[in-house]
Order: sequence, then C-alpha cells, then structure tokens
Amino acid sequence: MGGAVAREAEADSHEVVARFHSDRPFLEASRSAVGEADMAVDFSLPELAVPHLRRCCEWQVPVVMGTTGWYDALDDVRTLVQEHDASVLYAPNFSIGVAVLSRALGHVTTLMDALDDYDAFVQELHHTKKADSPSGTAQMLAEQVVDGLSRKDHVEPETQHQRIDPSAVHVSSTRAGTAFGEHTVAFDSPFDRVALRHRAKNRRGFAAGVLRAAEWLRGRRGLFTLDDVLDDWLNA
Ligand SMILES: NC(=O)C1=CN([C@@H]2O[C@H](COP(=O)(O)OP(=O)(O)OC[C@H]3O[C@@H](n4cnc5c(N)ncnc54)[C@H](OP(=O)(O)O)[C@@H]3O)[C@@H](O)[C@H]2O)C=CC1
Ligand SMILES: O=C(O)C1=N[C@H](C(=O)O)C[C@H](O)C1
Repeated sequence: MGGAVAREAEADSHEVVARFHSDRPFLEASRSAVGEADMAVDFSLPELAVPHLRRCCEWQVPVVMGTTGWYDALDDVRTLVQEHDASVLYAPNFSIGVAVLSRALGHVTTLMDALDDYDAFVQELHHTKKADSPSGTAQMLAEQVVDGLSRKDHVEPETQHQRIDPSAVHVSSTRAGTAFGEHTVAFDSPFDRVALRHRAKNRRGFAAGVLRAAEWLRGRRGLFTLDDVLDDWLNA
C-alpha cells in the first residue's frame, strides 16, 4: 500500500519526503529523516503499528494509520494521543465504498433487529500475502452487526468444529490468489438472503481515501476514524 499511497499523493501534487521499509525501518530513523513532513501514513505490519504511532505522537507528526490487526491496543493508543495532544486517524478500510457500505449496514441492522428469522454472517476474501486474519474490515463490520442486533453478542472469527453459538456473528476468511479485498455482510432467513458486498478492484480506492483523510486531519488534534471524515466527504 505504501507505493499506492505515494503514487496517489504525488499525482495530487503532494511531496513524499521520506519512505520507510524493512531495509530502512522507521523506528531506527532520526527525527530529521522526516524533515518538515506535515503528515505520516502507515501501512506496515500489525506489530509495528503501535510503536510507529508512539513515535509519530512523540515527534508531533499527525498520522493516518491504515495498518490493521492492532485494535486490541486501542485504549493504550487513546491514552497516548491524549498525553501528547497528538493527531491520529485510523481506519481498517479507506475505500469510500466500504464507508458507504458501513453506513448502509447501520440502517439494515436497525431493520433486522426486529426480524428474528434473519441470521447474520460476514465473509472476506484477500490475497495470499495478507498477514492478518480476519481482515480489519471484516472485524469492524461484524462488530457493527453485534452492536445493531440484540440477539448477537460476540464475533466468532474461528472455523467452527461444532454447532455455532447462535449469539455469535461468524466471520470466515479466505486467502487465495491476488484478490484486493472482498467483504460480504449477509442476513439469511428460511425464505431469502439479503447481502451487502464490497469488492475492491485495485488499491487506488484505499489510497485516494487516505489522501482525503490526511487532508481532513490537517490542523485537528485527537483520535479519529474515517467515520469522522465521512460526513464532510459525503456532503462535499
Ligand atoms: N486501511 C486500509 O484501507 C487498508 C489496510 N491495509 C493494511 O495495511 C497493512 C499493510 O498491508 P500491505 O501494504 O498490503 O502489506 P505489505 O506487506 O505490502 O507492506 C508492508 C510494508 O511494511 C514494511 N515494513 C516491514 N518492516 C518494516 C519496518 N521495520 N519498518 C518500516 N516498514 C517496514 C514493508 O517493507 P518491505 O517492502 O521492505 O518488506 C512493506 O513496505 C496490513 O495491515 C493491511 O491489512 C491494506 C490495504 C488497505
Ligand atoms: O491487507 C489488505 O490487502 C487489506 N486489508 C484491509 C483489512 O484488513 O480490512 C483492507 C482491505 O480489505 C485490504
């Protein structure tokens, strides 16, 4: 993703002042390596996300965090942002299509809450290089279903070797080929199935969303998600 974001940024007349990777680790860099950068963008590895966020907060560099798989540490990150009066915006998926799907899902779960015949599940498909599972997007969508349906109280991302607990929202993950990222949230009844699906055709949609989020974050302090950007984005 780093390359996709850099290309999109340069096409949009932004300057990329530094890039980090496994041969040039960000945590080994000095403050001067980022120069006058007014924004950092992170697409790295789940285990690097929080250390990278910490470094950006210490250096007072606002950061758009796209890396997934670190959300168990969200409370620590909230504290970090408060302590440093820093700027962080994170999202498991920066596509506007997923943002719209997520908003639509909020309305659908409100309706489905009264319709006990419908059971909910989430499926995701990604390329074989993906490091984390389930995807951050699938986890987010499943949590949204749990929040919206009173008959569900937890997300179950593991393969089931027994009957599934009816209060679980099952998330299943497939890793195959080069799929950029596909997410389906479905509601299944004895009569029919209602499904919301997003399929990324390439990585440009994520990168464009990152730039939009970075422009929104400039001048703001606090911990934000794409949902905070969305009202401005959809109404622009
Ligand atoms: N929020 C969103 O919209 C999206 C989120 N993602 C998430 O972004 C993350 C990255 O995905 P993706 O770009 O596909 O993965 P890649 O494996 O392509 O990228 C990981 C990057 O991290 C770099 N890296 C590894 N070690 C270090 C280090 N010590 N210091 C600095 N950089 C390092 C790698 O460098 P090198 O190339 O040298 O190995 C590589 O550039 C995943 O968590 C994924 O889920 C992905 C797409 C969209
Ligand atoms: O690793 C990826 O490729 C992607 N990861 C994100 C996730 O975990 O949800 C977003 C997108 O699906 C691509």
